Amino acid sequence: MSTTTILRGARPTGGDPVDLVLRDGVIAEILDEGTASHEGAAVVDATGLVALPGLVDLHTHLREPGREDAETIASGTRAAAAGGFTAVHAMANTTPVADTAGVVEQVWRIGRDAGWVDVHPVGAVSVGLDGTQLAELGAMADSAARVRVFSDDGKCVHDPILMRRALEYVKAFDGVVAQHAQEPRLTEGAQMNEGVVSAEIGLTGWPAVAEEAIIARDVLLAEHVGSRLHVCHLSTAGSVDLVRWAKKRGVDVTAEVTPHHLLLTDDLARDYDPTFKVNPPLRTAEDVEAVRAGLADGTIDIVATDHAPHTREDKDCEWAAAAFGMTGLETALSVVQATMVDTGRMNWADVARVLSAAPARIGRIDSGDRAQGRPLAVGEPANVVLVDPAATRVVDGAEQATASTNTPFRGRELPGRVVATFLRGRATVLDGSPVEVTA
Ligand SMILES: NC(=O)N[C@@H](CC(=O)O)C(=O)O
Ligand SMILES: [Zn+2]
Ligand SMILES: [Zn+2]
Repeated sequence: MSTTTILRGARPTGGDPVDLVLRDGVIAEILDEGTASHEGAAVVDATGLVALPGLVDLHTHLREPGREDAETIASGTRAAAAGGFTAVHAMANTTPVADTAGVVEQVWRIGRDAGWVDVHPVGAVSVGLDGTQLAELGAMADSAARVRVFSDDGKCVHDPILMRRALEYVKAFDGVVAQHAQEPRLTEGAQMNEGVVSAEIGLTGWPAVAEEAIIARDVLLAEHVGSRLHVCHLSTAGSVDLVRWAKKRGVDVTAEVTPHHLLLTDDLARDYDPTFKVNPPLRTAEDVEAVRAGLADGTIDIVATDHAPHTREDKDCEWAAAAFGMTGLETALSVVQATMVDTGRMNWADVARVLSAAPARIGRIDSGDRAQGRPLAVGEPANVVLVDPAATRVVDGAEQATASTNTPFRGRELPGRVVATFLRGRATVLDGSPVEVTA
């Protein structure tokens, strides 16, 4: 079997077309367009396609162990590859919770054996996500899974002393605490964004201040202990202001926004369709504008999917009873193109930064022989995604690779299509379809 693949005429991060030669897992050569030729090489016609470094998601829910009816590590990572990803961070809110070296090693191993993307487990901050007792962060960091990102995502680490201890503890191994910023007392019974729409349709509101109060507290705590803080799925204009302020002050804080918060607003709740029920909730048009501006100016470091698959039983019910969350792996790149590239706010090099280099850096997976988020340069790992920016498609939840169908983009026309994905030179997606792994 050939280990050489030529991506003919690809445009690295949107630049001039070249031939990218992938050999033995690395980018072996970058040659003038049409000049690469190797006996027995597989040639992919990449004319007109943009080549980006393989995408890295800092925030994915794979549901295994425990809720394999919604997603498995295999189905979720296959969806990730289809979306152009070569690495994902798997959130800890599984059953059992990923709060021990044993569970994170299990997730890491199943991910490796599935072979679609590199799976980096996130470790829980507290035992059982119960917010009281610190989990064995050191043992998870030292395990085969080499955990560097810790989060109780789904729940907020609301106890300030627990948050302080976690921030202090992760310094020992250059880890980061990724906070789901939600003041629990201000969001009891909350169903959607608190505002004009919630008042009109009579659903209990989740006020912006519940997110902002925790972010304000946490950036001050991170500054106090000199540690690294990451803010998950930031969603309000006020949160952008706070992170901008903290960065200016020199606090070591990074922040993510989801594709759905870049595109959708709380108006979508008017029909009580629980597809649009998510935590944090969809906000207002002013918030959408603020997160786009924050992403464009670097206040928000990355886009992370918060891919949150749920079964039909958990979503096809009345709004109040439905689970929070929406899928996102297979639409993320298209939504970023629609909201940031096609609007002229970012170029493809910026996309490579917010969807690959920066998340890899935050997760500390940007070095070593399995390095992710590296530039498309000779000698770097051949993690590459080919995108057709001129293509458009109407999203159809049923035909996606994820095991769940709760996409909020169903029926929407989105630009861009992932044509191929390569993980260390091996095609995981070709002609837009996942390539089944053969052992
Ligand atoms: N985003 C969501 O609405 N749900 C997530 C949890 C989370 O990210 O907070 C889930 O696990 O379903
Ligand atoms: Zn969350
Ligand atoms: Zn999440």
